[in-house]
Amino acid sequence: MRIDLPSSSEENAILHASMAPSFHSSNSLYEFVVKDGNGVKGLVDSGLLEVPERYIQPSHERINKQDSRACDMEPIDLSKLNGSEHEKVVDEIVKAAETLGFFQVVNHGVPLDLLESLKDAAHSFFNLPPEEKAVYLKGVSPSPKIKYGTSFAPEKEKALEWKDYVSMVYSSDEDALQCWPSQCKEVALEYLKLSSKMVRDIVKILIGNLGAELDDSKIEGLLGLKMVNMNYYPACPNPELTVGVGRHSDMGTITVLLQDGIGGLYVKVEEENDVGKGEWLEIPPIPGALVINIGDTIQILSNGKYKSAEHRVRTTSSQSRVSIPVFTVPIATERIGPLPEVVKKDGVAHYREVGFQDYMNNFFGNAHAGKKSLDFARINFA
Ligand SMILES: O=C(O)CCC(=O)C(=O)O
Ligand SMILES: [Fe+2]
Repeated sequence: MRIDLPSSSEENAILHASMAPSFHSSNSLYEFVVKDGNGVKGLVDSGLLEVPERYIQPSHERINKQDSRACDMEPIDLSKLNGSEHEKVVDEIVKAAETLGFFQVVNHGVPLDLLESLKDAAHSFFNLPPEEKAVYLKGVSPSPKIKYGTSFAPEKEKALEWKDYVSMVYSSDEDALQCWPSQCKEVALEYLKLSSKMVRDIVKILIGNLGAELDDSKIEGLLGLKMVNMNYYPACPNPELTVGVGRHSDMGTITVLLQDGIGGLYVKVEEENDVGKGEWLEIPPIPGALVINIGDTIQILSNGKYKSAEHRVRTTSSQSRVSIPVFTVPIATERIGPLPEVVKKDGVAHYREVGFQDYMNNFFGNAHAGKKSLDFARINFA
């Protein structure tokens, strides 16, 4: 008699199927992933073979890889800001901010080996056992400066995002080194500091181009709050049904983002311009480059001239992806509104002045919904 032994992949599948947790209801899945801090990573590690209902996006939110092309904009060489090509680089930055709201930069002042270490650090953190990450969950974290979580606003979302994250807010070096997780605190702090100069330079260029000049205290106010996030998108069994991050714009001033080589970041071309119209472009990974994107704050300040780009992230079935954004946002007490010089030129204000704390509360109080966050400050003309 011949006995067919299972092949090792069949064995794995059988083993996984027997290990896979059975969630009797959407509530028990929510408890496991969100409340207990197992995250999407915990779900995948438990041997999941297909995505649970709670992660299935409505068809209009799903991302079809075939429908979009890669953005072919050359990365901008920031080192040339210090030489004879200064004006040309300024023009490139301004044009990118006015059209796509996204661009990539090289020679940005962040050493390439630090970029590699950051990606490794992100993997080290998310590879920790769930209970070691769960100590940073909202409500139990030892400090408001550090938060681990999953999705964006799980309690508000019909379909959850296929992403875990850790968010590290900067107040001082001492605080960061004391509170942030040991797997990533040193590299995250170094990255935050080294990227700050480029953020300041870019903001000054954009504001200067509007014919406005801001004093140092106003610049400080607009750049005063910094945080480094690490995003982890586990390999997904059904990438065509899920999103890593849903459509959104970033609320702050400028975001600097490091992505690994896997790809999946898409940006929407809003208006008719020479980059495209209405379509989604993938921002391709470029080794050594950083991605810059304009946040809502700059769109509001510029009275809509600069675009806070709508973007989203696809998931992949083959490998887990990490991305590491530094968000630079105004301090909570800052008031943001269109700059008077721009309103004078435009003859009309498209946004009202709002307190940034209120803007933030509205942003974090709602699920991602494209550029809806801007409606909080938008003046609608009937
Ligand atoms: O993972 C990415 O490439 C983008 C993440 C993102 O948009 C965000 O964290 O706001
Ligand atoms: Fe974003």
